[in-house]
Amino acid sequence: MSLENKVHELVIGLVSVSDRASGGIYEDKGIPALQEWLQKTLTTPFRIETRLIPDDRDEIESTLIELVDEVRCHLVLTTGGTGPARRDVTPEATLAIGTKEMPGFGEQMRQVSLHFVPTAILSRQVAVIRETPDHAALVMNLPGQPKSIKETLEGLKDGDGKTIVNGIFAAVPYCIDLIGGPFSDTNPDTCVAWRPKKK
Ligand SMILES: Nc1ncnc2c1ncn2[C@@H]1O[C@H](COP(=O)(O)OP(=O)(O)OP(=O)(O)O)[C@@H](O)[C@H]1O
Ligand SMILES: Nc1nc2c(c(=O)[nH]1)N[C@H]1C(S)=C(S)[C@@H](COP(=O)(O)O)O[C@H]1N2
Repeated sequence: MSLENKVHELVIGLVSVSDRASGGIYEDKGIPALQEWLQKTLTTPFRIETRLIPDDRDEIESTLIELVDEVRCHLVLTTGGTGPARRDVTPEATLAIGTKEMPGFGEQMRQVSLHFVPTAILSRQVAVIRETPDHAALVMNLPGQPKSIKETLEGLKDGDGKTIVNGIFAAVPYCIDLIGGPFSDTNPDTCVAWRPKKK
C-alpha cells in the first residue's frame, strides 16, 4: 500500500472563478453549492479548502498548483470561466497545469447538461490529472451557473429519483483510487460510486 493510501481523509479543493463574485459585485454561490452537494453525497471523511478568484489565467494556474502541490488535494473542482467569452480561460489554465488529460469528464458533462440547457454546448470544461513525484490529483472544471453544479455532478433523474443519465461524480471515487488517493464512497440516493467488480 502506498503512503498516500494510508491517509484516509479525502482533501478537496473548491475554486470559484468569477470576476464579479471575487470583486464583491455579487455573492459567490458556487462554493456554497459545491459544499452542500459534497456534504450530502460523500459518506467517507473529507476536508475542503476553498478559493474565490477572478478570471485571470495566471491566478487560476497558481491556485490549482498550490491546491495540488502544497495543500495536497486529491480532487479539485473549479466552477466558472468555461464559456466562449474573452475572459473565460479556466480550461486553458487547467490544461496548462495537467500532466494527463481526462476527456471523458468534459464529454459526459456536456452530454448530461444538454438535457438541461441547449447552451451546454458552450461550456468548454476539461479535466486533468496533475502528477508530482509523490502525489496526484484529479482537477475538473464545472460551469459557472450555480445550478449546473448539481446537474453535472449528479446527472439527470426521473420523478422517482432513478438515474437517466449519469453525472460525472459516479466515476470520481474510482479515479481517485487509481491515482493513489484515499478510498471514498457516496450516498446512493444522490450518486452511485461505480467501481468495477473484483473477479
Ligand atoms: N460564483 C458565482 N456565484 C453566483 N452566481 C454566479 C457565479 N458564477 C456565475 N454566476 C451566475 O451565472 C452566470 C453565468 O456565469 P459566467 O461564469 O458565464 O459568469 P460571467 O458572465 O463570466 O461573470 P463573472 O465571471 O463575473 O461571474 C452569471 O452571469 C451569474 O448570474
Ligand atoms: N448543466 C449545465 N451546464 C451548463 C449550463 C447550465 O445552466 N447547466 N449553462 C451553460 C452556459 S449558458 C454557458 S455560457 C456555459 C459556460 O459557462 P461558464 O462560463 O459559466 O463556465 O456553460 C453551459 N453549461
